[in-house]
Amino acid sequence: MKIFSSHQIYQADKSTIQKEQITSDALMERAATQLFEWMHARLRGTQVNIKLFCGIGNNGGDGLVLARKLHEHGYSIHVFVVNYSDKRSEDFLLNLERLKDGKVWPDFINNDSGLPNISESDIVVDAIFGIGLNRVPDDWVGNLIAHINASNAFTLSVDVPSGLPVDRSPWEPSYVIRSSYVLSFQLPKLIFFLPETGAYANQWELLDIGLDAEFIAKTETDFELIGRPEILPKYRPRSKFSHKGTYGHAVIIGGSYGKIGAVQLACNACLSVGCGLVTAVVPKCGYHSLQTAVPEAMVLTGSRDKIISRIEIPFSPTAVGIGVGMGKDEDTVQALAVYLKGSGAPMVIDADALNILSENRDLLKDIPEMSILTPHPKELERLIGPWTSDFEMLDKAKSFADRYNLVVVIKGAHTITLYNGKGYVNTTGNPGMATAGSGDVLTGMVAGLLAQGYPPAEAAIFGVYLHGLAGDIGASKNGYEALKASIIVDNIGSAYSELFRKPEAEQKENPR
Ligand SMILES: NC(=O)C1=CN([C@@H]2O[C@H](COP(=O)(O)OP(=O)(O)OC[C@H]3O[C@@H](n4cnc5c(N)ncnc54)[C@H](OP(=O)(O)O)[C@@H]3O)[C@@H](O)[C@H]2O)[C@H](O)CC1
Ligand SMILES: [K+]
Repeated sequence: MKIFSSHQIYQADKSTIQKEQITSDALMERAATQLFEWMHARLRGTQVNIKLFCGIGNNGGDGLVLARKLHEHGYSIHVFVVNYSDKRSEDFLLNLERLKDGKVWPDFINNDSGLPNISESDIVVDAIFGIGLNRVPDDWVGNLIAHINASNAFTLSVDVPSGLPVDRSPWEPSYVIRSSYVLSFQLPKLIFFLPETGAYANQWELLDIGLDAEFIAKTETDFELIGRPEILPKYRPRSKFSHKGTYGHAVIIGGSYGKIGAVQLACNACLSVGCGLVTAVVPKCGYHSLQTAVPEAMVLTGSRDKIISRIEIPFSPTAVGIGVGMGKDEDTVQALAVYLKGSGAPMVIDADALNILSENRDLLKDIPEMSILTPHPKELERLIGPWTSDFEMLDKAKSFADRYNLVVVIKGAHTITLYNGKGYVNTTGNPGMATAGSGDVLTGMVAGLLAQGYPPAEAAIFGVYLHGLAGDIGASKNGYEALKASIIVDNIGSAYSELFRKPEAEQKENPR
């Protein structure tokens, strides 16, 4: 699903109005009807106090329409107009009149009004600012927002949490509504997925307001949300007349004394994702444990016992995953430097290999093009330097990826894969996956997909999704706390099955 910028949402609005030959207030009515139906389906007439805080733009207009409908259905409402500007939108004014026609008289809050009473048992509707926010709210508006937050009332935000801009980080975090639930129109907003801003919109849902589907389909966006519909077409089915050679020979390079388990996890993940053959390249100390723990894998060792000091592979691997548990010994740095220079094929680079690159920046130019780097935020910071906001982080990471022609996978609650100027935001995964070895599993999976012929960006996007799905299935059986990296590996097969599971209704109609 595409993630639009605010500018693109306004364009979609315009296009819908033109194509359907409707007025903008009809679109507002449609949007607010969806809001009303959502609330009505849950409240079913419950007599709770609903306090609606409406700005003077179209977000406020949505709030006014919602207020009218709630009133018409007998709900107990109190409307406050947050009067932060004289430039009221036409549709706001129109709906203010309609509300008054229905004998609802809003209270106007200005910069010298006191703060209204809000009880914890009230429901607050937050329609102060929408996607039109373009500067820091005035202090009195910010204080009202902080007051709403402090009330602990259930706060339902219309479109976005008020005070949260959609295309940048907030100017003043305390002037942003902390929504209990966001009902956002039609398209997801990037702010829902970034660590800095996602907390304001912990729970959200999209309401389909029938924006021009053709316009949405043809518009190119900087970000895309990756769910099952985006993943399924990327899957490469296995053919009946195939053999293990068809699915590639991956090499996992890594490990050091005490960190051989990382290679074991990566090898198991690589095999479980469907790779034909896997060879591990480890220091001598890893030989026996790997041969025992992963009998399906072959093992090559160098001359040193505890570290990798030379990488010599007597065949051409189809894909390489490098860095897990590898350490940063000087000899290992040298081995990596030589190996990068000699290898032209894209590889998956993780963990200590990333740290070595950050500390030896002259090696960056030797990374084979289209390689996949999988940093967590700390590793990313070492690579691209610090940032002051998530948006700056994304810009810097994109420039880095473009400069070296790489795929950069920024690991997090919503892992974002950057490639060719675009970001792909993952939707699977859970907090239980923040556990030792989870990253090693991802490295093995992506290398395994690369080995099977998935193009690098697809291997990354598909691998990240499947890794999260395996983690979700693992968590559903074990809970978050007990989820270990090896459980993620154990559930890769179930994750594949889940991808192709028919929804129950469909199964009944067509059991086969
Ligand atoms: N397609 C859809 O998704 C639809 C969305 N709808 C709703 O419309 C809003 C967007 O409405 P808009 O009127 O463009 O913007 P806002 O309501 O968010 O803001 C109103 C104006 O406030 C001004 N502004 C911005 N920042 C500040 C500030 N810090 N302090 C004071 N005033 C501010 C700004 O105007 P300026 O000219 O002063 O810059 C805004 O325009 C969307 O979120 C949905 O809720 C439609 O109802 C249906 C279709
Ligand atoms: K809002």
